[in-house]
Amino acid sequence: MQTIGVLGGGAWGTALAAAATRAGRDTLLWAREAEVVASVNDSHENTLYLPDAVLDPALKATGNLADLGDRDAILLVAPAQHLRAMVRDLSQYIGGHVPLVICSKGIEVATGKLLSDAVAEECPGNPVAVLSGPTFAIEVARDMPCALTLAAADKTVGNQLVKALGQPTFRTYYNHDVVGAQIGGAIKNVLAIATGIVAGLGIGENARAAVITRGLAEIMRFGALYGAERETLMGLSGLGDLILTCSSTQSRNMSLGKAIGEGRTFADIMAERRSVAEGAHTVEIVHKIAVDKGLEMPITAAVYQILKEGQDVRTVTEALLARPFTSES
Ligand SMILES: NC(=O)C1=CN([C@@H]2O[C@H](COP(=O)(O)OP(=O)(O)OC[C@H]3O[C@@H](n4cnc5c(N)ncnc54)[C@H](O)[C@@H]3O)[C@@H](O)[C@H]2O)C=CC1
Ligand SMILES: O=C(CO)COP(=O)(O)O
Repeated sequence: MQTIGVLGGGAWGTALAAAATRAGRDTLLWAREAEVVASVNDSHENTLYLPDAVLDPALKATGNLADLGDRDAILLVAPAQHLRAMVRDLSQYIGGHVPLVICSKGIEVATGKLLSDAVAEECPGNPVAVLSGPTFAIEVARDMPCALTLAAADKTVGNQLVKALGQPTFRTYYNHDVVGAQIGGAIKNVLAIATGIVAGLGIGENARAAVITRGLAEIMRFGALYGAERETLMGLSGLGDLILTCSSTQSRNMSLGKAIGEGRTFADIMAERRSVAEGAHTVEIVHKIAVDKGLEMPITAAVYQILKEGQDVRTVTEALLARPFTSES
Protein backbone atom coordinates (compact mmCIF):
# COMPACT_ATOMS: atom_id res chain seq x y z
CA MET A 1 0.00 0.00 0.00
CA GLN A 2 1.75 3.08 -1.22
CA THR A 3 -1.01 5.65 -1.61
CA ILE A 4 -3.33 6.69 1.23
CA GLY A 5 -6.45 8.86 1.09
CA VAL A 6 -7.86 10.58 4.17
CA LEU A 7 -11.55 11.50 4.21
CA GLY A 8 -11.99 14.38 6.66
CA GLY A 9 -9.79 17.42 7.28
CA GLY A 10 -10.50 18.01 10.97
CA ALA A 11 -7.79 17.75 13.62
CA TRP A 12 -7.59 13.94 13.55
CA GLY A 13 -7.74 13.54 9.76
CA THR A 14 -4.95 16.10 9.46
CA ALA A 15 -2.81 14.41 12.13
CA LEU A 16 -3.31 10.99 10.51
CA ALA A 17 -2.43 12.41 7.11
CA ALA A 18 0.74 13.83 8.67
CA ALA A 19 1.56 10.41 10.18
CA ALA A 20 0.97 8.59 6.88
CA THR A 21 3.17 11.09 5.04
CA ARG A 22 5.88 10.58 7.66
CA ALA A 23 5.59 6.83 7.15
CA GLY A 24 6.59 7.42 3.53
CA ARG A 25 3.13 7.06 1.98
CA ASP A 26 1.93 9.34 -0.81
CA THR A 27 -0.99 10.90 1.08
CA LEU A 28 -3.96 12.97 -0.07
CA LEU A 29 -6.26 14.67 2.45
CA TRP A 30 -9.84 15.44 1.45
CA ALA A 31 -11.41 18.33 3.38
CA ARG A 32 -14.90 19.88 3.24
CA GLU A 33 -13.69 23.40 3.77
CA ALA A 34 -11.89 25.22 0.93
CA GLU A 35 -9.99 27.12 3.63
CA VAL A 36 -8.49 23.86 4.94
CA VAL A 37 -7.52 22.68 1.44
CA ALA A 38 -5.85 26.02 0.72
CA SER A 39 -3.99 26.26 4.02
CA VAL A 40 -2.65 22.68 3.78
CA ASN A 41 -1.49 23.17 0.18
CA ASP A 42 -0.22 26.74 0.44
CA SER A 43 1.10 27.18 3.98
CA HIS A 44 1.37 23.54 5.17
CA GLU A 45 -0.91 23.93 8.15
CA ASN A 46 -4.58 23.45 8.99
CA THR A 47 -5.49 26.87 10.29
CA LEU A 48 -9.09 25.91 11.07
CA TYR A 49 -8.74 22.64 13.02
CA LEU A 50 -5.07 22.05 13.94
CA PRO A 51 -3.45 25.48 13.95
CA ASP A 52 -0.36 24.67 16.03
CA ALA A 53 1.14 21.94 13.82
CA VAL A 54 3.54 22.34 10.89
CA LEU A 55 2.76 19.89 8.07
CA ASP A 56 5.11 18.29 5.57
CA PRO A 57 4.90 20.07 2.18
CA ALA A 58 4.63 16.58 0.63
CA LEU A 59 1.12 16.29 2.11
CA LYS A 60 -1.47 17.51 -0.38
CA ALA A 61 -5.15 18.34 0.13
CA THR A 62 -8.15 18.34 -2.18
CA GLY A 63 -11.79 19.34 -2.03
CA ASN A 64 -12.74 16.91 -4.79
CA LEU A 65 -13.85 13.46 -3.58
CA ALA A 66 -13.11 11.88 -6.98
CA ASP A 67 -9.40 12.52 -6.32
CA LEU A 68 -9.48 9.77 -3.67
CA GLY A 69 -10.54 7.26 -6.34
CA ASP A 70 -7.03 5.96 -7.08
CA ARG A 71 -5.89 5.42 -3.47
CA ASP A 72 -4.71 2.02 -2.18
CA ALA A 73 -6.51 2.55 1.17
CA ILE A 74 -8.72 5.26 2.65
CA LEU A 75 -8.85 6.47 6.25
CA LEU A 76 -12.37 7.57 7.25
CA VAL A 77 -12.15 10.46 9.72
CA ALA A 78 -15.49 12.29 9.52
CA PRO A 79 -17.55 12.91 12.68
CA ALA A 80 -19.39 9.65 13.42
CA GLN A 81 -22.88 10.98 12.68
CA HIS A 82 -21.78 12.15 9.19
CA LEU A 83 -19.65 9.15 8.29
CA ARG A 84 -22.32 7.12 6.49
CA ALA A 85 -23.34 9.97 4.16
CA MET A 86 -19.74 10.74 3.32
CA VAL A 87 -18.90 7.11 2.60
CA ARG A 88 -22.00 6.92 0.39
CA ASP A 89 -20.68 9.89 -1.62
CA LEU A 90 -17.25 8.30 -1.81
CA SER A 91 -18.50 4.87 -2.91
CA GLN A 92 -19.00 5.88 -6.56
CA TYR A 93 -15.27 6.63 -6.94
CA ILE A 94 -13.56 3.63 -5.33
CA GLY A 95 -13.07 -0.02 -6.25
CA GLY A 96 -14.48 -2.85 -4.14
CA HIS A 97 -10.98 -4.00 -3.10
CA VAL A 98 -9.97 -0.73 -1.36
CA PRO A 99 -9.72 -1.09 2.43
CA LEU A 100 -11.73 1.50 4.36
CA VAL A 101 -10.24 2.29 7.78
CA ILE A 102 -12.64 3.76 10.35
CA CYS A 103 -10.80 6.30 12.51
CA SER A 104 -13.91 8.08 13.88
CA LYS A 105 -15.25 7.25 17.33
CA GLY A 106 -18.98 6.88 17.88
CA ILE A 107 -22.16 4.92 17.26
CA GLU A 108 -24.80 5.99 14.74
CA VAL A 109 -27.58 7.71 16.69
CA ALA A 110 -30.19 7.25 13.95
CA THR A 111 -29.74 3.47 13.67
CA GLY A 112 -27.85 2.27 16.78
CA LYS A 113 -25.35 0.67 14.43
CA LEU A 114 -21.60 0.48 14.76
CA LEU A 115 -19.73 2.51 12.16
CA SER A 116 -18.37 -0.72 10.63
CA ASP A 117 -21.94 -1.81 9.88
CA ALA A 118 -22.80 1.59 8.38
CA VAL A 119 -19.69 1.49 6.17
CA ALA A 120 -20.37 -2.12 5.10
CA GLU A 121 -23.92 -1.15 4.12
CA GLU A 122 -22.70 1.73 1.96
CA CYS A 123 -19.70 -0.10 0.44
CA PRO A 124 -20.56 -3.79 0.52
CA GLY A 125 -17.53 -5.93 -0.21
CA ASN A 126 -14.83 -3.41 0.69
CA PRO A 127 -12.53 -4.64 3.49
CA VAL A 128 -13.26 -2.66 6.66
CA ALA A 129 -10.67 -1.89 9.35
CA VAL A 130 -10.62 0.21 12.53
CA LEU A 131 -7.77 2.40 13.79
CA SER A 132 -8.31 3.52 17.38
CA GLY A 133 -6.34 4.25 20.52
CA PRO A 134 -5.20 6.90 23.00
CA THR A 135 -4.12 9.62 20.60
CA PHE A 136 -4.60 13.36 20.83
CA ALA A 137 -4.28 14.77 17.31
CA ILE A 138 -1.81 17.52 18.13
CA GLU A 139 0.71 15.09 19.65
CA VAL A 140 0.49 12.77 16.64
CA ALA A 141 0.91 15.71 14.27
CA ARG A 142 4.05 16.69 16.19
CA ASP A 143 5.47 13.15 15.88
CA MET A 144 5.25 12.42 19.60
CA PRO A 145 5.07 8.66 20.35
CA CYS A 146 1.77 6.79 20.55
CA ALA A 147 0.32 3.29 20.16
CA LEU A 148 -2.95 2.25 18.52
CA THR A 149 -5.09 -0.78 17.74
CA LEU A 150 -5.47 -1.60 14.05
CA ALA A 151 -8.33 -4.05 13.77
CA ALA A 152 -9.34 -5.94 10.64
CA ALA A 153 -11.11 -9.25 10.26
CA ASP A 154 -8.81 -10.06 7.32
CA LYS A 155 -5.34 -10.49 8.81
CA THR A 156 -3.58 -9.92 5.49
CA VAL A 157 -5.29 -6.57 5.04
CA GLY A 158 -4.63 -5.72 8.71
CA ASN A 159 -0.93 -6.45 8.39
CA GLN A 160 -0.68 -4.47 5.15
CA LEU A 161 -2.18 -1.47 6.96
CA VAL A 162 0.08 -1.98 9.99
CA LYS A 163 3.08 -1.87 7.64
CA ALA A 164 1.77 1.06 5.61
CA LEU A 165 1.06 3.31 8.61
CA GLY A 166 3.27 2.01 11.43
CA GLN A 167 6.42 3.81 12.54
CA PRO A 168 8.46 3.91 15.76
CA THR A 169 6.43 6.92 16.93
CA PHE A 170 3.12 5.57 15.62
CA ARG A 171 2.96 1.97 16.82
CA THR A 172 0.09 0.05 15.22
CA TYR A 173 -0.93 -3.23 16.89
CA TYR A 174 -2.96 -5.72 14.85
CA ASN A 175 -6.21 -7.05 16.33
CA HIS A 176 -8.87 -9.16 14.60
CA ASP A 177 -11.72 -7.79 16.79
CA VAL A 178 -13.28 -5.04 14.65
CA VAL A 179 -16.33 -4.78 16.94
CA GLY A 180 -14.38 -4.51 20.19
CA ALA A 181 -12.05 -1.90 18.71
CA GLN A 182 -15.02 0.45 18.19
CA ILE A 183 -16.80 0.09 21.53
CA GLY A 184 -14.16 1.55 23.86
CA GLY A 185 -13.48 4.59 21.68
CA ALA A 186 -17.18 5.37 21.40
CA ILE A 187 -18.13 5.08 25.08
CA LYS A 188 -14.99 6.62 26.59
CA ASN A 189 -16.14 9.94 25.13
CA VAL A 190 -19.30 9.78 27.28
CA LEU A 191 -17.21 8.88 30.32
CA ALA A 192 -14.78 11.73 29.58
CA ILE A 193 -17.72 14.13 29.81
CA ALA A 194 -18.51 12.55 33.21
CA THR A 195 -14.94 12.97 34.51
CA GLY A 196 -14.98 16.53 33.18
CA ILE A 197 -18.10 17.19 35.24
CA VAL A 198 -16.31 15.77 38.29
CA ALA A 199 -13.41 18.16 37.61
CA GLY A 200 -15.75 21.12 37.09
CA LEU A 201 -17.63 20.40 40.30
CA GLY A 202 -14.28 20.17 42.13
CA ILE A 203 -15.21 16.95 43.91
CA GLY A 204 -11.74 15.44 43.71
CA GLU A 205 -9.33 13.01 42.12
CA ASN A 206 -10.77 10.03 44.02
CA ALA A 207 -14.11 10.65 42.35
CA ARG A 208 -12.45 10.85 38.94
CA ALA A 209 -10.73 7.48 39.45
CA ALA A 210 -14.05 6.02 40.59
CA VAL A 211 -15.80 7.26 37.43
CA ILE A 212 -13.04 5.88 35.18
CA THR A 213 -13.15 2.45 36.83
CA ARG A 214 -16.90 2.12 37.15
CA GLY A 215 -17.08 3.56 33.61
CA LEU A 216 -14.90 0.70 32.42
CA ALA A 217 -17.48 -1.68 33.92
CA GLU A 218 -20.11 0.07 31.73
CA ILE A 219 -17.90 -0.37 28.65
CA MET A 220 -17.54 -4.07 29.50
CA ARG A 221 -21.31 -4.57 29.85
CA PHE A 222 -22.06 -2.74 26.62
CA GLY A 223 -19.24 -4.56 24.80
CA ALA A 224 -20.53 -7.95 25.89
CA LEU A 225 -23.86 -7.15 24.22
CA TYR A 226 -22.07 -6.68 20.88
CA GLY A 227 -19.70 -9.63 21.27
CA ALA A 228 -16.62 -7.47 21.88
CA GLU A 229 -13.64 -9.35 23.31
CA ARG A 230 -12.55 -8.44 26.85
CA GLU A 231 -8.89 -8.30 25.81
CA THR A 232 -9.72 -5.66 23.20
CA LEU A 233 -11.70 -3.57 25.70
CA MET A 234 -8.75 -3.77 28.12
CA GLY A 235 -6.31 -2.74 25.37
CA LEU A 236 -5.30 0.47 23.61
CA SER A 237 -8.67 1.16 21.98
CA GLY A 238 -10.54 0.62 25.28
CA LEU A 239 -8.86 1.13 28.64
CA GLY A 240 -5.95 2.98 27.02
CA ASP A 241 -8.17 5.59 25.41
CA LEU A 242 -10.40 5.80 28.49
CA ILE A 243 -7.39 6.71 30.65
CA LEU A 244 -6.13 9.35 28.21
CA THR A 245 -9.43 11.03 27.51
CA CYS A 246 -10.55 11.08 31.15
CA SER A 247 -7.25 12.55 32.35
CA SER A 248 -6.74 15.70 30.33
CA THR A 249 -8.77 18.76 29.41
CA GLN A 250 -6.99 18.56 26.05
CA SER A 251 -9.92 16.21 25.41
CA ARG A 252 -12.85 18.11 23.89
CA ASN A 253 -15.23 15.75 25.69
CA MET A 254 -13.60 16.19 29.07
CA SER A 255 -13.39 19.98 28.69
CA LEU A 256 -17.09 20.04 27.72
CA GLY A 257 -17.93 18.17 30.94
CA LYS A 258 -15.70 20.46 32.98
CA ALA A 259 -17.46 23.57 31.67
CA ILE A 260 -20.84 22.00 32.50
CA GLY A 261 -19.60 21.12 35.99
CA GLU A 262 -18.55 24.76 36.40
CA GLY A 263 -22.11 25.84 35.70
CA ARG A 264 -22.24 26.63 31.98
CA THR A 265 -24.97 25.23 29.73
CA PHE A 266 -24.35 22.62 27.03
CA ALA A 267 -25.89 24.87 24.35
CA ASP A 268 -23.69 27.86 25.28
CA ILE A 269 -20.50 25.79 25.24
CA MET A 270 -21.22 24.17 21.87
CA ALA A 271 -22.19 27.50 20.31
CA GLU A 272 -18.58 28.64 20.81
CA ARG A 273 -16.97 25.52 19.36
CA ARG A 274 -16.15 24.42 15.84
CA SER A 275 -14.77 21.04 16.93
CA VAL A 276 -16.80 17.90 17.56
CA ALA A 277 -17.49 16.42 21.03
CA GLU A 278 -18.58 12.91 20.02
CA GLY A 279 -19.71 11.90 23.51
CA ALA A 280 -22.56 14.40 23.36
CA HIS A 281 -24.05 12.38 20.45
CA THR A 282 -22.97 8.90 21.51
CA VAL A 283 -24.59 9.29 24.94
CA GLU A 284 -28.04 9.47 23.35
CA ILE A 285 -27.86 6.10 21.63
CA VAL A 286 -25.81 4.27 24.27
CA HIS A 287 -28.31 5.32 26.95
CA LYS A 288 -31.23 4.24 24.74
CA ILE A 289 -29.68 0.83 24.04
CA ALA A 290 -28.83 0.38 27.74
CA VAL A 291 -32.44 1.11 28.72
CA ASP A 292 -33.87 -1.11 25.95
CA LYS A 293 -31.58 -4.02 26.83
CA GLY A 294 -31.69 -3.59 30.60
CA LEU A 295 -27.96 -2.85 30.92
CA GLU A 296 -26.86 -1.08 34.07
CA MET A 297 -25.01 2.05 32.90
CA PRO A 298 -25.62 4.67 35.62
CA ILE A 299 -22.77 7.02 34.67
CA THR A 300 -23.95 7.10 31.06
CA ALA A 301 -27.50 7.72 32.32
CA ALA A 302 -26.29 10.63 34.47
CA VAL A 303 -24.51 12.25 31.49
CA TYR A 304 -27.70 11.75 29.45
CA GLN A 305 -29.87 13.40 32.11
CA ILE A 306 -27.56 16.42 32.32
CA LEU A 307 -26.90 16.92 28.59
CA LYS A 308 -30.13 15.78 26.97
CA GLU A 309 -32.76 16.35 29.67
CA GLY A 310 -31.20 19.50 31.11
CA GLN A 311 -31.29 18.16 34.67
CA ASP A 312 -29.30 19.93 37.38
CA VAL A 313 -25.68 18.72 37.60
CA ARG A 314 -25.50 18.60 41.39
CA THR A 315 -28.87 16.87 41.77
CA VAL A 316 -27.89 14.18 39.25
CA THR A 317 -24.50 13.72 40.93
CA GLU A 318 -26.11 13.33 44.36
CA ALA A 319 -28.56 10.76 42.96
CA LEU A 320 -25.66 8.80 41.41
CA LEU A 321 -23.84 8.72 44.76
CA ALA A 322 -27.01 7.65 46.57
CA ARG A 323 -27.50 4.51 44.47
CA PRO A 324 -27.85 1.30 46.50
CA PHE A 325 -24.61 -0.52 47.31
CA THR A 326 -23.98 -3.49 45.05
CA SER A 327 -21.24 -5.97 44.11
CA GLU A 328 -18.25 -4.76 42.10
CA SER A 329 -18.62 -7.01 39.04
N1 LIG B 1 -9.03 15.10 17.52
C1 LIG B 1 -8.54 13.98 18.07
O1 LIG B 1 -7.57 14.06 18.85
C2 LIG B 1 -9.11 12.65 17.72
C3 LIG B 1 -10.34 12.53 17.08
N2 LIG B 1 -10.84 11.31 16.77
C4 LIG B 1 -12.12 11.15 16.10
O2 LIG B 1 -12.02 11.61 14.76
C5 LIG B 1 -13.32 12.06 14.29
C6 LIG B 1 -13.15 13.42 13.66
O3 LIG B 1 -12.72 14.31 14.68
P1 LIG B 1 -11.75 15.53 14.44
O4 LIG B 1 -10.90 15.33 13.24
O5 LIG B 1 -11.06 15.79 15.72
O6 LIG B 1 -12.78 16.71 14.10
P2 LIG B 1 -12.68 18.26 14.41
O7 LIG B 1 -13.48 18.57 15.61
O8 LIG B 1 -11.25 18.70 14.43
O9 LIG B 1 -13.32 18.90 13.13
C7 LIG B 1 -14.68 18.75 12.83
C8 LIG B 1 -14.80 17.99 11.53
O10 LIG B 1 -16.17 17.82 11.25
C9 LIG B 1 -16.40 18.10 9.90
N3 LIG B 1 -17.80 18.45 9.73
C10 LIG B 1 -18.47 19.46 10.31
N4 LIG B 1 -19.75 19.46 9.90
C11 LIG B 1 -19.89 18.42 9.04
C12 LIG B 1 -20.96 17.90 8.27
N5 LIG B 1 -22.18 18.46 8.30
N6 LIG B 1 -20.72 16.83 7.50
C13 LIG B 1 -19.51 16.25 7.47
N7 LIG B 1 -18.46 16.69 8.19
C14 LIG B 1 -18.66 17.77 8.94
C15 LIG B 1 -15.45 19.21 9.58
O11 LIG B 1 -15.22 19.34 8.20
C16 LIG B 1 -14.21 18.72 10.33
O12 LIG B 1 -13.50 17.80 9.54
C17 LIG B 1 -14.23 12.03 15.53
O13 LIG B 1 -15.01 10.88 15.48
C18 LIG B 1 -13.26 11.96 16.71
O14 LIG B 1 -13.81 11.29 17.84
C19 LIG B 1 -10.16 10.17 17.09
C20 LIG B 1 -8.94 10.22 17.71
C21 LIG B 1 -8.32 11.47 18.08
O1 LIG C 1 -10.18 10.40 20.96
C1 LIG C 1 -9.39 11.18 21.44
C2 LIG C 1 -8.13 10.75 22.08
O2 LIG C 1 -7.87 9.40 21.87
C3 LIG C 1 -9.70 12.63 21.43
O3 LIG C 1 -10.63 12.88 22.43
P1 LIG C 1 -11.59 14.16 22.34
O4 LIG C 1 -12.43 14.00 21.11
O5 LIG C 1 -12.34 14.15 23.60
O6 LIG C 1 -10.68 15.36 22.23
